[in-house]
Amino acid sequence: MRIEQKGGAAKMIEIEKLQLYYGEFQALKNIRLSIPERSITAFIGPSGCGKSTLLRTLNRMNDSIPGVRIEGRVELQGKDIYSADTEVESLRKRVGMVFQQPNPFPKSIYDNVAYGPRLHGKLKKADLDELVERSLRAASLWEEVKDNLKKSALGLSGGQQQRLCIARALAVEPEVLLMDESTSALDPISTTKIEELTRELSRSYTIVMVTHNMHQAARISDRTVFFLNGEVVEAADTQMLFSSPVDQRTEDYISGRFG
Ligand SMILES: Nc1ncnc2c1ncn2[C@@H]1O[C@H](COP(=O)(O)OP(=O)(O)OP(=O)(O)O)[C@@H](O)[C@H]1O
Repeated sequence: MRIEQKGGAAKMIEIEKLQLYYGEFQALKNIRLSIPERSITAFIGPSGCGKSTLLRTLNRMNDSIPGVRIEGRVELQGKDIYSADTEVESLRKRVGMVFQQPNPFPKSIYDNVAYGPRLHGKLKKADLDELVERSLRAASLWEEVKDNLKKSALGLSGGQQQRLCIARALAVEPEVLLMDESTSALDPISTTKIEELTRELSRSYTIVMVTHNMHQAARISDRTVFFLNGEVVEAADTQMLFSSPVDQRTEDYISGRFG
């Protein structure tokens, strides 16, 4: 097993001896992994290997699933997010998430982006206006929607809706953005836009993405983690992992022999 750390990059997330059980079934086995800040880390591997489960542990989205048991540590900037004094709501403010299907609220474009800040008590109209614009600009959507902010978000195309969901996530000013197959429901042009946007965002945010598409991981991520049967087989700089994998199972997977 190769677990290489990018030289010098500060760690944002540190996972130590993580085990996750759904009832009797162990879905994650002894995961040890560092995620560097301001970069893109991609999780790849065949269906059912635990990618989404691990992603969800990073903002405690598994907490609400009955029968889930977790052992080990997940540290965000050195603090265990599973400790008793962690407030899940403030954790989720720091670690935002974008899902596979764009899921805007049935509200206006403006209200979608303002939703999180309002929830967290930012209510002054001028501040909100500024934050909504900044978030939409950061999500590369502002120019397309600036004259229609009061219109329903449901009238946007799928790709625009996904960028709106990214703007909504950015509006609460997170440090980490989790992306679970966030382009798999989109057409190729929208996918390219989101990939370019993700690269741009990785200059300011730590991004962890799950993808079924290993070409996407190779194209845009800085680091890639290959999973199999709930274990990390290999984690390395993306270029290294795809050009000279150390583990035979990684080589078999990236050369399309299974999965
Ligand atoms: N809520 C749940 N209850 C019980 N088992 C679950 C639950 N969610 C996932 N699992 C099981 O845990 C394992 C890992 O699932 P997970 O969704 O994390 O894999 P994945 O690698 O993201 O798969 P995919 O690429 O198909 O989305 C699978 O065997 C799955 O059946």
